[in-house]
Amino acid sequence: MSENTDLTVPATSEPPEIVPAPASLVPHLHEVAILLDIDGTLLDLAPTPREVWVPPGLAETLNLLLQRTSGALALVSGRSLNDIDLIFAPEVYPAVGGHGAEMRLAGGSEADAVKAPPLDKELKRRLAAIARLSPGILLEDKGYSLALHYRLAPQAEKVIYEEVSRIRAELPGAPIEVLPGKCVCEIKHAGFTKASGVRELMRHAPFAGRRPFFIGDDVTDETVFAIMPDFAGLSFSVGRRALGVDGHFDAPDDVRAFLAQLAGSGTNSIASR
Ligand SMILES: O=P(O)(O)OC[C@H]1O[C@H](O[C@H]2O[C@H](CO)[C@@H](O)[C@H](O)[C@H]2O)[C@H](O)[C@@H](O)[C@@H]1O
Repeated sequence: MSENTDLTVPATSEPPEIVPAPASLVPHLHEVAILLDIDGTLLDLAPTPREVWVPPGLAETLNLLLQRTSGALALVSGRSLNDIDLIFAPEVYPAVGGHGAEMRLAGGSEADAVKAPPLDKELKRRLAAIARLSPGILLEDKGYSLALHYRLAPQAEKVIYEEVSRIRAELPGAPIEVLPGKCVCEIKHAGFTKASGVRELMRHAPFAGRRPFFIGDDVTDETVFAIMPDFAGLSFSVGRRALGVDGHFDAPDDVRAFLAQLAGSGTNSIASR
């Protein structure tokens, strides 16, 4: 990609090999909103959800970017806000959690919106029984959704999806949907996605009126890639070259280095280095 100080870099079907240096990407931090997926983007993937690790320096980078964007940085995750806070403790960041089920506009405040009621108890009980079909299947209960993780039991993928389909077929009118992720099958209420969460976030200060750039790695992040043009924003995929994105990172390590460079630009304007 050539040097470009305009955020509206045209989307191409072939994402560029490298992400432009921050200075050529973002003209002014006070004009942008930085939206970041967590697992597989900010953090390296781990064998189980509890084993993720926040590397040294990342919180400092995020705090600097928060400061320099006047608070317009948010984590956009499939994890619940509660889980996000435990991972990044003692830091508390603005966030869209639970694939759009929850939203918090400012760190340190309560959730500003919770879109989803708890998943029906009996349904959860039936879905949870799937874990008994193979050792290594892990359950993650987010209240409004239930995730069945099979990273430690990859052979169980087929049976998990078959069983989930069977249970769903018995509940034809239930307002639920199945969300596939990385070695995870999540059953959640229909009607909200990461994209709906980001749209809601972008309606409020300090995000409203800014140009977002979003970095994400998973299938669930594609809903956000798709809406970035609506905000004259940019999207970047991690680990794979997603179609329609403006750039690509090989691994979370590269995302962290990019953000550290952005945070360390030393001025509020990073148009020139
Ligand atoms: O939207 P994200 O922030 O990327 O969250 C997506 C899911 O992340 C977690 O699961 C994934 O990461 C785990 C730790 O690396 C890994 O063990 C698992 O296989 C991945 O699916 C989290 O547990 C889920 O709730 C999130 O939806």
